[in-house]
Order: sequence, then structure tokens, then C-alpha cells
Amino acid sequence: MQRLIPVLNSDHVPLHLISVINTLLTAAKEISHRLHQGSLAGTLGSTLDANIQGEVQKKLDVVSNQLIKNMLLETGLVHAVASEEEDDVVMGNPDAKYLVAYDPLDGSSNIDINGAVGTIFTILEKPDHPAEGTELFLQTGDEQLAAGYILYGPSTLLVMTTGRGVRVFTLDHTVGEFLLTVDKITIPQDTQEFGINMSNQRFWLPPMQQYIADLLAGSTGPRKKDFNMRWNAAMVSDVHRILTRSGIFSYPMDYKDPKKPCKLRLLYEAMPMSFLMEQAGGRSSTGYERIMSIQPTHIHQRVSVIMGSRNEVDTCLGYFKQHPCTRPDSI
Ligand SMILES: O=P(O)(O)OC[C@H]1O[C@](O)(COP(=O)(O)O)[C@@H](O)[C@@H]1O
Ligand SMILES: [Mg+2]
Ligand SMILES: [Mg+2]
Repeated sequence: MQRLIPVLNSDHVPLHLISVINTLLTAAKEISHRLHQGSLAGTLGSTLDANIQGEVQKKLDVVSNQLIKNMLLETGLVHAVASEEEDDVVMGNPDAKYLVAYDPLDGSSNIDINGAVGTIFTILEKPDHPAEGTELFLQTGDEQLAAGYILYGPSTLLVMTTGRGVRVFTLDHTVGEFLLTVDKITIPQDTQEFGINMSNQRFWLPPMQQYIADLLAGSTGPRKKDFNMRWNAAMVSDVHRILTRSGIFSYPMDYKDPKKPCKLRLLYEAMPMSFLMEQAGGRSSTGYERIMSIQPTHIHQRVSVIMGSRNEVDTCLGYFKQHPCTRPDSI
């Protein structure tokens, strides 16, 4: 089985970019170790703090953020980082060109129940035009150089793209290396499986309500087939299931909390996952526009997400075309 660095070399990924990716993985190996030690590592449970988004931080959210941030900045190859757990952009080497945005621990409410969690990342380049701080990261998904996630499940997997398809690497704990285990992921275009938090159903916009109602009607409804539902409450593992065996994943806009109509973050959740989806032949949209085309306005911006098997996402988007909406689908 091939190791990560030779694979990236054969894809002609620049050496410094390979070093940045490799550094992220060094941090991920440490996070994986701490997660697998569980209570023995003394890092389970919550802190007394909330992040900029008002969410209670788990101790491992904080530890994972520190590990990734410190290791990346120490390379001297990173100009700035943006993290879910940092209020503002953190500046690194002024002469370096890479920007890294990340969700250090996604699905962190799963930590206390020993469920799967992950790290999501995207790597961009400093823009050509003069930009400082937050402005550096206000680039569309199409500008991404590399993106992916590390899934800390029964095994620790790296799923990533540099724009030449999606590959899976598995952490071999005996040698401490990520080894290539799937060379090219292609998502089946059709599916009979969906993932959505059904408890929000009554707060969704009409098109999403109607689409899911038709899935639930199964073989007796307009879709004329039965659908199965899965929800892990960690985007990394919900998306991984879809990349592995097809499906549609959505965290749509809802009216539950008018101050927060969307849950998932554009820069370090939706954008990298959309890059993977499209590279694997899938589709990713807010319901009204392609996520990869959105021009971000701030680093912690949230967005409505519908992604997965191409034909199923297209079917869902058909409902949005029939029920035009004037509300913004990202904030
Ligand atoms: O609590 P809910 O509504 O099931 O939401 C689950 C969603 O929230 C998230 O956990 C947010 O991620 P964080 O844990 O990084 O805040 C997503 O991974 C997941 O899709
Ligand atoms: Mg997250
Ligand atoms: Mg997180």
C-alpha cells in the first residue's frame, strides 16, 4: 500500500503544500491518540467557555484547535489560519502563502458518547490582491487547493482531494502512517438513503418540508420507492457514509431560531465537503445556489447545505425551483 507523500508527489502537488498537509496529519494522529485513550487521557467533557458561535466548547475542541494551530504556524509555511474555535484569523509567517481553515473537531457532542468525530480542513492561497486578516479567507470554494477530513471512527481515515479526485488513506497505527486504501471515490448517482435532523422538520422552508414528506411516503408516494434514514450528528461521518455508499445529506435553513437560520459553517464545513462531493461526482447546493460558488462575507458564516448523490440532489433542488424563496440561504 502506498504512503501519502509519494501519492501526492505523483499528483504533482507542490512540496510546501505537501508539508502543510503532512503537518495537519501529524496533529490528527495526536488527536486520534487522545480520542482513543478516552477518559484515560483526561480530556473528555466540557470547558466552562463558549466559542464565538456561542457553543459550549469541549475540552478536546480546545486541545485539537491548539495542536493544529501551533503545529501549522510552526512550519513557517502558513500565512494565516481560521478555526471554528478562534474568534478571529490567527496570523503566521507574513512571507508564507498558504491559508488553512479548519473545524478542529466536528460533531464534538459525540465525544462523550464514544461516537465518531472528525477534523475538517481546507487549504487556500493568499490572494493576489492586497488583503489582511479575515479578508484573506473570503475566497470561493473553487479557489481551494486541497480539502478533506480526518474521521476518527473505529479506524482513523483521511479523505482528501487536491482537485484530482477523492482518495482515502487509513492510519496504520503500527507504523504511524496514512496508507492509500481507496484510490478513487465515485458516489453512485441515485440513492435510497437520506440524512437530516428530522426534529427540525416543522421549522424547514416549504420546499424541504415537501421533499422530505415525499421521501417518507416511500413506495406509496410520488417517488415510488422506499427510503432509509441515517443521522450520526457529525457531518464528517454523515458525509463519509454518502461518499462510501450514496445518499443525500442536508442541514437546511430553518425558522427555529431566527438569529441562526443555518447551522453549518461555510468556510470550514460546507466548502471543503462540497469540494469532496463534486470531485467524487456528487452535487452540493444551498437549495438555491452551488456552495462552491458562494463568495464568503465572513469567516464564521453559516450556510444551508444539501449534498450527495447527483440525481437525488437534483430532485431535491427541483422542489426549490417550484417554491421560490426570498430569504437569504446563508448568513
Ligand atoms: O445537533 P444536530 O442538530 O444533530 O447537528 C449536528 C450537526 O452539527 C455539527 O455537529 C456541527 O459541528 P461542530 O461539532 O463542529 O460544532 C455537524 O457536524 C452536524 O452535522
Ligand atoms: Mg463542525
Ligand atoms: Mg467543531
